[in-house]
Amino acid sequence: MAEKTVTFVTGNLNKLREAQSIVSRFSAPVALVHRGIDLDEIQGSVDEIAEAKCRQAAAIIGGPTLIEDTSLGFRAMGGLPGPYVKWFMKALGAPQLPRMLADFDDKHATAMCVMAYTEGPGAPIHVFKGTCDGRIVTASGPTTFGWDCVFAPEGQDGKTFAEMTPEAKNQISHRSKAFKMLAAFFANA
Ligand SMILES: O=c1nc[nH]c2c1ncn2[C@H]1C[C@H](O)[C@@H](COP(=O)(O)OP(=O)(O)OP(=O)(O)O)O1
Ligand SMILES: [Mg+2]
Repeated sequence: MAEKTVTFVTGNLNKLREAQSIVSRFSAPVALVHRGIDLDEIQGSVDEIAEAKCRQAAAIIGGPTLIEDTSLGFRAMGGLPGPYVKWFMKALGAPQLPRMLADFDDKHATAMCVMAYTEGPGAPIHVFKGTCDGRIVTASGPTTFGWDCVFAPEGQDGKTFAEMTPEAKNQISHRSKAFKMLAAFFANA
């Protein structure tokens, strides 16, 4: 099978690093090329947001294009901030996010990677969603990547993503699950 080259458009180099590592373990021969373009993020459902990013990116790239939009939803807040978590992090800083749930007993949160792929401008957009359930905890570990320091995924003895090795995070993360769906899509295409 010939290697497929896909342009991954993201302004986030931490996402890129994880994506490269996940894809390098694929059995399907996929090569990611990076373009750092800041895409518009509309208000809407997570599908609508990802589809709009993908459409805009594909118009610029003119070939196979991949984007993703990551959300973090708090159950106690009906799924907010969800796709808007980036703006809360910008305003508060990740270590302050737990204060949003200070008055709630329910600390459950769902991380979701909404990936959108198209063969090119005008071609159908395929959406793949990977989720990872966990809890919002007091910040622990390096503050390198987004809200990793306050998200403790289920089944990891309370460790935050930031306290896990990159390999351990990639085993169970929302992002790796979405990439597995993309790999299955390529394998069947
Ligand atoms: O695995 C993750 N672990 C911790 N934090 C994460 C993760 N993945 C995204 N994040 C952060 C980055 C941004 O503050 C927000 C998602 O927003 P999101 O629009 O998807 O990311 P972004 O604007 O940084 O990059 P992009 O150019 O791909 O849109 O959550
Ligand atoms: Mg973004």
